[in-house]
Amino acid sequence: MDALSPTIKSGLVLPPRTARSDHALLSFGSYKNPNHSKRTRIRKRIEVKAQEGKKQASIDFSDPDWKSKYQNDFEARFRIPHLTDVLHDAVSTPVSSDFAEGYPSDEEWHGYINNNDRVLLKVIHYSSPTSAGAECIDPGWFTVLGPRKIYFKPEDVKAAIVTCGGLCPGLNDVIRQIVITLEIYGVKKIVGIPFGYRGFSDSNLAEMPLSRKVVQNIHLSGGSLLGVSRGGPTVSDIVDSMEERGINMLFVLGGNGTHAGANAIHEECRKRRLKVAVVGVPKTIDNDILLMDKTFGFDTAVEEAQRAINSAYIEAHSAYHGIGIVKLMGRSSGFIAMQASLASGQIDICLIPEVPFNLHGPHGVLNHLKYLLERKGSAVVCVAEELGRLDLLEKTNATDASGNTVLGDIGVYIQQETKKFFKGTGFPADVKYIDPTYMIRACRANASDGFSALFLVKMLYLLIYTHMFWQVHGAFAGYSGITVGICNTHYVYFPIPEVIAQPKVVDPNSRMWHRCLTSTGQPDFI
Ligand SMILES: Nc1ncnc2c1ncn2[C@@H]1O[C@H](COP(=O)(O)OP(=O)(O)O)[C@@H](O)[C@H]1O
Ligand SMILES: O=P(O)(O)OC[C@H]1O[C@](O)(COP(=O)(O)O)[C@@H](O)[C@@H]1O
Ligand SMILES: [Mg+2]
Repeated sequence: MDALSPTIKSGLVLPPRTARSDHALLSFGSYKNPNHSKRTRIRKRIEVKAQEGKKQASIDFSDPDWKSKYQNDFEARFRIPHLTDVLHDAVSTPVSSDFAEGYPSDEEWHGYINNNDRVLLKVIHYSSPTSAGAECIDPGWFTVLGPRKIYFKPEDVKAAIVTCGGLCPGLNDVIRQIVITLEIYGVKKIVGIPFGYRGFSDSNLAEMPLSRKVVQNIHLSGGSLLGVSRGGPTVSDIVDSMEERGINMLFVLGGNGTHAGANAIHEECRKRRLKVAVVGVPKTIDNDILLMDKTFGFDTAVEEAQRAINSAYIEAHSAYHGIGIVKLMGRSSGFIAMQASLASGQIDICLIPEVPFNLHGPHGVLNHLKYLLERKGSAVVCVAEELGRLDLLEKTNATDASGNTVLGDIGVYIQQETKKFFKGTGFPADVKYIDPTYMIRACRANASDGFSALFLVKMLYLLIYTHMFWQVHGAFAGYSGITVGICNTHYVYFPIPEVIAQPKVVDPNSRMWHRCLTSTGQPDFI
């Protein structure tokens, strides 16, 4: 089998852009869940849910050219935009003068990354199409990051950094490393745009000059030095403001909404034929960006969530028939709830939006809670925020300033229903509810999330192996409309539209979710 050999199911494959196939890449082996037959039903429903409204690509395997067509399509989708696409006369400067022609030869070792070096998206060789996870064909590779030709002279650069959306542990670490690395490149004009995109239009908000001195210790606290916000000016107003300020390098830290904005800014700059590099840094505590192994902030969130879960456990355990309910973040997906439940080992029931459940009825959550109280005297439930979208809750149609649906509070709802249920049955239960969202989001990044950033300062020569530095490379190298992330443990560039096509979600057939079920011991609630 070569790298592109398909694992075919009924002649059709899921396209690599679906969240399902993304996760399928990470799950392998042949774990057999005892509740598998029931789960198959759930699985079908989930597959339908996961595919709703998404562009489905099908491949005609009877076409002898399917492979090259597929590869061409993939190449086109994952080609990373470059300034020279529209500015044909943009000239480059070599990063080092050590090489003839300004760029190292491929013939001998030189320590530089070649433009054609790639990271494989899929690293598992499936022996058969029926192997667990073998549901997509190999979607190919991404570009590796690294030192290369630069299209911006440091003295001509005015770089701006903006942080948008909700808080996420690690924002300050990233701001700090971008500033430090820009200074290492020799950039003198570095500014922060205050309070997200709003800072481009609000005349009361002055841009913040940034330097190593200013950012030296900011990683020691959570939040964002620059402030964050949702909503803000139109893309056209943002680009007008960038032109007025002379910003030609923009680093945008944010989630899927922010990246949609970054891509639109990049497109607008292209339309105006501006020599501007717009580079995203994925900030999503929810870990809901496609194709990336993990985004910063997520580890810290899982770790901090342990404290809330432990408190809920202690409260529940110390009360007569105590029930602790913890609601964890995740606007579109249950990653935090799943991993925190798994890591804590203290959760009896984990509810995530990707897996349907009934609250009431003989197989519902409430009946199981009663069983747990009878059997072991207490129980702890972890529920993902996104379940607030369920029909269970009254719809308000409210949206926040960015246009995100404002979710009902599923934690409060489950708490109330639990109280009602036990009151109705006459069975005593003491229900406690914890929502640690803002305590988690405001935390300083833990060692894992902050490591690569902090590492930079001490080990400058290892900079090329770190996330943030490479992301600065991307801008200097003339790429725009790109973002960076870890794919199969390597740092690579992605074209923005591919990673925000839809939110990444938990695969209910993945080993991780099955492990979570094994850890909680919960049945299917349907
Ligand atoms: N489709 C879009 N096009 C342009 N800007 C967007 C888009 N979606 C969101 N934004 C802007 O991105 C910023 C952050 O978006 P938001 O959804 O709140 O957070 P996040 O980036 O963390 O998902 C907001 O200022 C919002 O106005
Ligand atoms: O109260 P806020 O600021 O609207 O934030 C709530 C949202 O922020 C998050 O923690 C992160 O969301 P973003 O990635 O969009 O910033 C979500 O899990 C949650 O729904
Ligand atoms: Mg978002």
